Amino acid sequence: MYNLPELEKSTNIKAIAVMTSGGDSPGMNPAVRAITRSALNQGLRVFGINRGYSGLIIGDIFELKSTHVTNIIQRGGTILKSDRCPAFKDPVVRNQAAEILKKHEIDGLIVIGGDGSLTGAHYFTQETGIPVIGLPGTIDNDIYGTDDSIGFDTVLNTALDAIDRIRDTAVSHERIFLVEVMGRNSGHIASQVGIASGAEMIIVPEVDFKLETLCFSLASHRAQSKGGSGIIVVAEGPAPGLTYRLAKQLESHGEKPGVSILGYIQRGGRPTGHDRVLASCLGASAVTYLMAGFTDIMVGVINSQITTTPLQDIVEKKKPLNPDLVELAQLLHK
Ligand SMILES: Nc1ncnc2c1ncn2[C@@H]1O[C@H](COP(=O)(O)OP(=O)(O)O)[C@@H](O)[C@H]1O
Ligand SMILES: O=P(O)(O)OC[C@H]1O[C@](O)(COP(=O)(O)O)[C@@H](O)[C@@H]1O
Ligand SMILES: [Mg+2]
Repeated sequence: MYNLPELEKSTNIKAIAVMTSGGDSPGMNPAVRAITRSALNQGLRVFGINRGYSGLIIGDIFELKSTHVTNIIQRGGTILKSDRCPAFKDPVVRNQAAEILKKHEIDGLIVIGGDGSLTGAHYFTQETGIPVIGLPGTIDNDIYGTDDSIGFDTVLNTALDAIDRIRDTAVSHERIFLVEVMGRNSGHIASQVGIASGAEMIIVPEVDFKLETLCFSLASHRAQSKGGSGIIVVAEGPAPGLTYRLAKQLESHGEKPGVSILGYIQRGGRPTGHDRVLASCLGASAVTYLMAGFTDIMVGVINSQITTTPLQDIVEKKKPLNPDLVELAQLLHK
């Protein structure tokens, strides 16, 4: 499984801070726990920043002790709270944030968040020289440089649980259901949930989709006496609600699909064992890299190995979706 980095301490870092930013994801708490305990074990002081960059820019910072992270490994959400903070896109505000960290004598920062949060982290360390390590914390799993993100496994299982239930109704009523899952402009959740739920079709922003193809596929599904039921997993795209429009279009072709938008139920809940292990390993590794003098990187996982990726790559590159997964779902239904 994961190889933890073995690196010598080569900095004079005495105090670090940790924050969670962007959409919360199950596993953020185990990551905060691992960072806190690893740092304390190495004699560092650790500070928690509340509400991501929103808390940083107003100095909402407190010292984390071991007891703060007791009994949080199994809890969804984040004890540090999270937020989206448009003001952090302003370099002047980022400079003020650096002064706040200096005032608290904090020498390094670990940011747990999605692609947006890690973009902010990159600009922050570039402009201020304060060492920053990022961890991929998002249900979307859309971050370049890592196969996996903290929360992705949990969202897959939560969405699957819901879809299995929807399928009971779909089969009983011989109906087609469109099920919309999260994933801002990305189909990583949809493609894996689609495979695992045995979906008849998966619709994601990365793969061109034609309404006629969907109608044809539904008609041939029925003609092959496979029954009138089916699940079509739809990625939300830029914003939730796309699926209602799709259902309307299908109605004009004589279909009567049910629609279920899974929404926020996907983002909460206790992290799976996989996400707890991932978060613990990444959290401990982030402290090791910070102490060894690394900065402006994300610690992630590629081929089950802990890896580092420059934050600049995360800003500039889009994580590709494996289109084979979308095709495979279709293939398994023929
Ligand atoms: N281009 C950017 N420059 C600076 N900060 C950014 C940038 N993009 C995002 N951020 C910061 O990261 C926060 C979270 O980003 P967002 O995209 O909403 O979520 P996530 O990090 O989960 O992808 C934003 O509210 C903002 O504070
Ligand atoms: O909670 P909000 O602000 O409505 O955002 C919804 C978005 O957050 C997510 O749940 C998680 O995305 P991030 O991890 O990038 O924040 C997306 O799947 C969804 O599009
Ligand atoms: Mg994001």
